[in-house]
Amino acid sequence: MHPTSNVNQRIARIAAHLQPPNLQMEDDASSNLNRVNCRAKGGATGFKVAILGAAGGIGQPLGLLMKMNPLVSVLHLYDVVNTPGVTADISHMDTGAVVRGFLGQQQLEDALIGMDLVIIPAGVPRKPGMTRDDLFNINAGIVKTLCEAIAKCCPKAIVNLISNPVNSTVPIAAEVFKRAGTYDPKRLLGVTMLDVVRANTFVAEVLGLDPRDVDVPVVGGHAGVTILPLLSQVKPPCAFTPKEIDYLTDRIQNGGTEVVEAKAGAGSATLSMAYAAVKFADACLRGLRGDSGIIECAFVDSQVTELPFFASKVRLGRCGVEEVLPLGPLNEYEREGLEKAKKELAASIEKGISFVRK
Ligand SMILES: NC(=O)c1ccc[n+]([C@@H]2O[C@H](COP(=O)([O-])OP(=O)(O)OC[C@H]3O[C@@H](n4cnc5c(N)ncnc54)[C@H](O)[C@@H]3O)[C@@H](O)[C@H]2O)c1
Ligand SMILES: O=C(O)C[C@H](O)C(=O)O
Repeated sequence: MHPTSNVNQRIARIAAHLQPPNLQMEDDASSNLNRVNCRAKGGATGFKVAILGAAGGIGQPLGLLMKMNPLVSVLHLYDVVNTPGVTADISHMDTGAVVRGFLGQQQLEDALIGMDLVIIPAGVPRKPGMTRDDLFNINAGIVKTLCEAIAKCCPKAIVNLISNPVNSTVPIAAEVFKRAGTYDPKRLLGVTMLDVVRANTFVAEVLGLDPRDVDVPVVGGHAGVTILPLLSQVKPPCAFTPKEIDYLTDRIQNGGTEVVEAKAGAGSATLSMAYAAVKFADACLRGLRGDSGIIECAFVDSQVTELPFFASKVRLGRCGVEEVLPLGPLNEYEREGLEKAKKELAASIEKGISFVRK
């Protein structure tokens, strides 16, 4: 073969690798793109996961960590800005999942078709001085629109909802799905895992243990007093002084605010949240795969209290939430905390429901 044609072949091979990885391209005639598309379609067996809000502070590290998850075969990254760059970047990681980017409302449905799990960190974060409820006016509409598309394109997908205020956005999602006739309470989970992650960390510090060996149930909801750590049920079993209980309860309930203040206007927790979201998504995927004994805390449709939604331990399985576990025995301090939590939760849940019903 002539040396020049060898060089041309090498250049063509290199060019193929330099094609942008946003695979929402129509031109299948190009053999280079065909090669990329074929590989994408024939990716390793596993679950198809979409992240909505994938270019954000949580979305980017969440995308990176989901690309590393061996249970994921296809990863769709959707946002209203910047997905081409984030997709190009993450797609270069030499892990199994095939990554595709989707930009803007007109590509939302394509991002969702065929998904097994949809993770939603879309929406604005807090600045110092704000409550999570102050985000309602912007985030309620975003969550509603995204859930309408989920109901249409992947009604059987498990939904992990991160956008705040979770105590209201989960009821909003449920109402949207009810309206569409697709509501399955087992498949809608508000992500409260960061509260558990923080509780494990802070309790481990006090006890002088490795946080990986600590398990703290956190129930109720995801804002201020609705975040209720059950310190009487910590594993391994241990006793705290009243001072330690006050300190730990306050720190766990205000962990989000601690980060918002430290970031001083540059947003809220993103890295620890991405870690928590991936831990939770991985538990959901292991449940979908059929693994047994997967128990995590989440804010779900619930009959554990008189409220329609409540965070507690749930058992995850092939259909999502297979069982909502009871709270177990509470001490006096926790019973008082529960009453305060329920009062605030009731109002936040009602606010979410009326937003869709109005
Ligand atoms: N559940 C929790 O424990 C928890 C923890 C941390 C943050 N949060 C919440 O998560 C949300 C995101 O936080 P962040 O720090 O990543 O914010 P961010 O502003 O960095 O990112 C949000 C992303 O959402 C995108 N977005 C906005 N509207 C959208 C739409 N209609 N469709 C798709 N994407 C859209 C933005 O373009 C942006 O890329 C906030 O509401 C925050 O309060 C929840
Ligand atoms: O505190 C926030 O606003 C973000 C999140 O809910 C958190 O708990 O870190």
